[in-house]
Amino acid sequence: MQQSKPTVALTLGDPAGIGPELIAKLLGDPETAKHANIVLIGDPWLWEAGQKVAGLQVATRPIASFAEARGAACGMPLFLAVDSVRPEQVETGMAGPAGGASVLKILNLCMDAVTARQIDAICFAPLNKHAMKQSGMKFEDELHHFADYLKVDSYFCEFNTLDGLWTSRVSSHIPLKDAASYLSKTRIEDASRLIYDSLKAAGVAQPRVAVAAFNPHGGDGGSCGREEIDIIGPAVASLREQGYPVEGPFPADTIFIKARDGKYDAIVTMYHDQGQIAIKLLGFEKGVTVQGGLPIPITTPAHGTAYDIAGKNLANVNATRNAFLIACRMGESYMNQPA
Ligand SMILES: NC(=O)C1=CN([C@@H]2O[C@H](COP(=O)(O)OP(=O)(O)OC[C@H]3O[C@@H](n4cnc5c(N)ncnc54)[C@H](O)[C@@H]3O)[C@@H](O)[C@H]2O)C=CC1
Ligand SMILES: NCC(=O)COP(=O)(O)O
Repeated sequence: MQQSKPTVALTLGDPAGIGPELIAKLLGDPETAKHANIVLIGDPWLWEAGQKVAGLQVATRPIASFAEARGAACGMPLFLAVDSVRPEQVETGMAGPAGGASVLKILNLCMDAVTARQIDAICFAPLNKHAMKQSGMKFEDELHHFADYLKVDSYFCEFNTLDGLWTSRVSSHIPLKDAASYLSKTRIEDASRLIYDSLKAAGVAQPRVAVAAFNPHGGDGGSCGREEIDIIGPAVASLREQGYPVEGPFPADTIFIKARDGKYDAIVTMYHDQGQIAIKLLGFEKGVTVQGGLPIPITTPAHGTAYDIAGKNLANVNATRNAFLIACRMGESYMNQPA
């Protein structure tokens, strides 16, 4: 039977953060279930707690495993109960190893299910990298965990997106003092090709990609740093020789203004905050992170666990809704790819 809607897993995220209440808000909107066959996966007590904070009761239909998800599609969110963390192990607003372990367990189950074609995409509510590291995650972030779990050996990096503007990254969750050491011609070319090819695959006929500089004022002719002359410029030239019409390097403090005004579809950023400060200022309540370079679709809101407001029903659900909608679009495309 031809499926019309993708099957998308939603997770509650870090149990001490705003994830459970965000998912309650998302699923409390009757429009949400029109976009996908939704499988909410999580601990029943945590889902109850999220609904309580949000002041909502959301009807769901229980399933016993992801294998039942497609057959059970009924227009109402499905609920796959797992036992990943106990209430007494969680203190709202505090990172803890039990919360980190719960997130990893649930995301691994979701990745297995997408790989087995039982579901088509994953949208996870915010997790906490510190909690995950406390639980033993040996990587700098979840994306490196995903890539290891899925045996990815090509370039991967977070994409951030807001209103049609995308970013990719040459480095991400590393100490800022190390960012310069991550700049290499290879990584810049990889991050540029990945975003260009991904936009093309998503239907942008001629992606307009700008590459950001690293130093103030693009190094000011070499008087304020040489990375643009020695590394980034040669990477851009090499990309152009390969047929990728990327431009740059451009001073990072102004390139986002041009992109905001419609001149570019994507910016290749040299380190985390170079892109994230700009994107979050352009629309904190809208931004989405897509886990770029993975074989399966995974999205999440660009904001985090917001421990300072967790449990207070203050969290804005818009970015989570956008992350879910992008997961639906990516899931639809994944669903229609041959296995
Ligand atoms: N989607 C994900 O899984 C993400 C996870 N993180 C993780 O979250 C943790 C905390 O990161 P922070 O840098 O503190 O950023 P954060 O985004 O959690 O919080 C920064 C500030 O924004 C506010 N805020 C965040 N989301 C909000 C929302 N939906 N509505 C209203 N206010 C909101 C918070 O209250 C806080 O004052 C870290 O461990 C980080 O790695 C960060 C970004 C994305
Ligand atoms: N968990 C996704 C994530 O962390 C994306 O946000 P950012 O830390 O890369 O800004």
